[in-house]
Amino acid sequence: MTSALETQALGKRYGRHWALSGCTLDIPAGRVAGLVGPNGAGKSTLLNLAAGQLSPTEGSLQVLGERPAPGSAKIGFVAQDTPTYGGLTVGEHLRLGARLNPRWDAAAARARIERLGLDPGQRAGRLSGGQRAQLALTLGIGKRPELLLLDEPVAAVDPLARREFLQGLMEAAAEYELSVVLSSHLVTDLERICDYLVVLVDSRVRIAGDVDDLLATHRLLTGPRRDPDALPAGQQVVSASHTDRQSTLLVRTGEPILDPQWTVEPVGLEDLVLAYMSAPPARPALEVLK
Ligand SMILES: Nc1ncnc2c1ncn2[C@@H]1O[C@H](COP(=O)(O)OP(=O)(O)OP(=O)(O)O)[C@@H](O)[C@H]1O
Repeated sequence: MTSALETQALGKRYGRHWALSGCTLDIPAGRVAGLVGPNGAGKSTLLNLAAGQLSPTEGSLQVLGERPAPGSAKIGFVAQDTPTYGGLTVGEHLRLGARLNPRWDAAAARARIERLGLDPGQRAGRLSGGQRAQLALTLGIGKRPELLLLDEPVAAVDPLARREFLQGLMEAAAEYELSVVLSSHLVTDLERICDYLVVLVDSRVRIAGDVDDLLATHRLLTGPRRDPDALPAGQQVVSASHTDRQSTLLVRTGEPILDPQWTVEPVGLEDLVLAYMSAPPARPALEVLK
């Protein structure tokens, strides 16, 4: 099956600063992938490269099996801050969408605007943040892309508007069999909608994989204080914290934990993301899960 986004040693440098480096990923098509990481990690850079808005400094990427080109009909891109034209009305945005996109689905876009209760005569500049995000999503979906890229589309909207936005996104993904790559700081949102996860930190991929596989191969161990380096081979310590008498380790392993001294618990997605975000970059074997 064609990948939605495949990168090999992809890097982007601004001057002397690498915004993204050594990025090797393979996000399968048909997934809703979450891209998470702290400010400045390189999320927007990766999405802009995937949308064909930026060119790589090194390495290569393919989107839906092709080199991405700006304006590709197969790719919808909702850039950061859900850009709309403040002076244009909702209806004018839809007409612009029809003019610019060969596969524009006018009926679906109109129906979505009606369902949302947006007034076609209202200027986008007068819409609330949530409504503007919904308009930008409608433009992204109306294009009928195969891959929809969204850069922190709901960062500035309230929890209810966020839920409605994500609901709309999930419905569109299911109805049109869309692949989605969405960046967000809100892990609880990603947990609700994503089945694939990429954690980016300091311009590098820390971990990527199917959410179910990630959760199945990570465990939280609590027990008597222990040197993390003394764990059996095959148990990779992602993060560790200690009190005088107790150690708490988040480990990655494909094997059951047999040591009776450990209390073993499953890991939630938020704990997993936070562990990888705070793990020192030098830790070995942080890579893409096959
Ligand atoms: N046009 C640019 N010129 C110079 N440096 C840039 C440019 N765009 C991004 N950068 C730098 O590249 C790095 C990655 O930026 P990027 O916007 O991709 O991160 P991000 O993960 O999307 O951050 P945020 O969560 O804050 O949006 C940052 O250090 C940023 O300052």
